[in-house]
Amino acid sequence: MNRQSPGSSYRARLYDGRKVWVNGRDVADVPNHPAFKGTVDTVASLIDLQEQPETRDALTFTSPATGKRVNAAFLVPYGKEDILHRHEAFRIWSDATFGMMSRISEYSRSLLTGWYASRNRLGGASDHFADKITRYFEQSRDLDWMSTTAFHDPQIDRSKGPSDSPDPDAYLRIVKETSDGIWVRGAKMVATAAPYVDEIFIYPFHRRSSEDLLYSSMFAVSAGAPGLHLVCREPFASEQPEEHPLSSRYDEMDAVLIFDDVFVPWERVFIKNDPEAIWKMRMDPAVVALSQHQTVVRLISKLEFVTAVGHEVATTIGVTHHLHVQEKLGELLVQLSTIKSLLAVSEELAKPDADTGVWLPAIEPLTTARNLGSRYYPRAIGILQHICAGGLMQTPSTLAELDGPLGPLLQKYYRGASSPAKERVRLFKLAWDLIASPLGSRHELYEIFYSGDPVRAYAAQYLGYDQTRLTDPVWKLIGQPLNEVSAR
Ligand SMILES: Cc1cc2nc3c(=O)[nH]c(=O)nc-3n(C[C@H](O)[C@H](O)[C@H](O)COP(=O)(O)OP(=O)(O)OC[C@H]3O[C@@H](n4cnc5c(N)ncnc54)[C@H](O)[C@@H]3O)c2cc1C
Repeated sequence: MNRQSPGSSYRARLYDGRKVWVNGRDVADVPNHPAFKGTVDTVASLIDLQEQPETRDALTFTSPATGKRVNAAFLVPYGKEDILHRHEAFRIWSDATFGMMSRISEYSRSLLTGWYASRNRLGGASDHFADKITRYFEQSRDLDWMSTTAFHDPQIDRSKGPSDSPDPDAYLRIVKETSDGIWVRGAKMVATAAPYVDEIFIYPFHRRSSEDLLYSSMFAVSAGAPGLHLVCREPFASEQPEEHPLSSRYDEMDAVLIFDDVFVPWERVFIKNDPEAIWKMRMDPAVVALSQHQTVVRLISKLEFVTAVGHEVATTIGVTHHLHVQEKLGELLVQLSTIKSLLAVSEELAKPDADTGVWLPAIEPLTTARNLGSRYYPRAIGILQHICAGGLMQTPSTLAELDGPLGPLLQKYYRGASSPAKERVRLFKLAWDLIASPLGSRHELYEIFYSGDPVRAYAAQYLGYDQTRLTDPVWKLIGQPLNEVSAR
């Protein structure tokens, strides 16, 4: 009997009765719907790489429970080599999608691995966090569950918190408890990839006060849970890979989740009504280090891609001799090199967590890289716009026109400095998809916001820094007699 490939069994799992809403309709066949087909095909092919001889060892490790190979995002690092193994696995999937698929589960799997690694110091007073997370982690790992996150409240009125909102259902909360579990009502945003994952992790991202106790729980919900509606934004997916090489393959989709009274069994309720336990979990070093490590590896793939496109465009239209174009391409390389260096430093400075013995990459360089990414990416896209300029408009509506009635004229006027028209047009269609298509614009927004509000992220880096490292020498100088020199 033929065994299903892991990518095929992933596809089969998407027929679980999930309520995916697109253009006002409930999509029953997610893998074959035009809004999702290209992306599901991409995800399935990434999953299949786990079994291919060239990539299998890098992408997987042996599950201690089953003896089977499982995804390396679930590898708990007990040495630097494990951190590098995780890095290589992230790199392979990120490079395969040019960093354009940011929620192919390694991020949420890394969060889960962090919760598992720190299970004995996390959780509320009576939630049995360690036992529940252990079982959930092992299931996710051994069944290869794909997952995503939905942390934020719908953007209704940010001047009010949950407890002073006039509508108690505007924020996600528990409305009923039974001996089997909880019933939740409310909404969460933005869940990238929700239509085609198995599982979604839910908890509040920002610190809640004790007044918001009832809005402070952490649980996992299946994407197909009855009562859960996955309401998609307008699809950006294209069915024309030649015209839209990125939108046809990598539209991750973003959804708002509406919980119209959804049942969650106790087994999946990791923290209940406990804002401080949630915050401790959010700030846990293993959770932060392992998840940010993945995001920085992915960012490198994407910046490499942008740099490559910038270089190819500049060469194709013969502008690389201009000093300012060289300076802009140089800036892209400076970005890339900075992020790569920060990642390397974080791995070089990796050490075991004092409580758990789990090895973690250093957090400060990762946080710095992630914060830089929210400013680097929009700047990188701006640089591409400046280099491409009006050439982005010098593309016929379809590639086929190059062979149509106007073919000879288009071949003449749409060619590059030393490349034929077909090559130049293909490259500029790719650049358009990256820079300015709906997918491209969404990516710019994503890089600014995916990891939280950048304003608060920068402020948090400032507030979390031990300022005395900087200020002590300054005060020493002020209090020091003239001409006296001391080591810092
Ligand atoms: C494309 C995309 C994909 C995403 N995917 C995911 C995902 O998969 N999972 C997930 O959980 N989240 C996801 N997010 C959500 C993302 O984490 C949030 O967008 C981000 O944290 C900002 O929150 P917000 O959108 O609610 O903005 P808001 O918090 O509403 O902010 C709006 C504006 O008000 C300002 N502001 C609001 N409150 C404050 C405050 N207290 N202090 C200072 N300034 C304030 C902000 O600076 C900003 O300028 C995604 C977002 C995008 C854009």
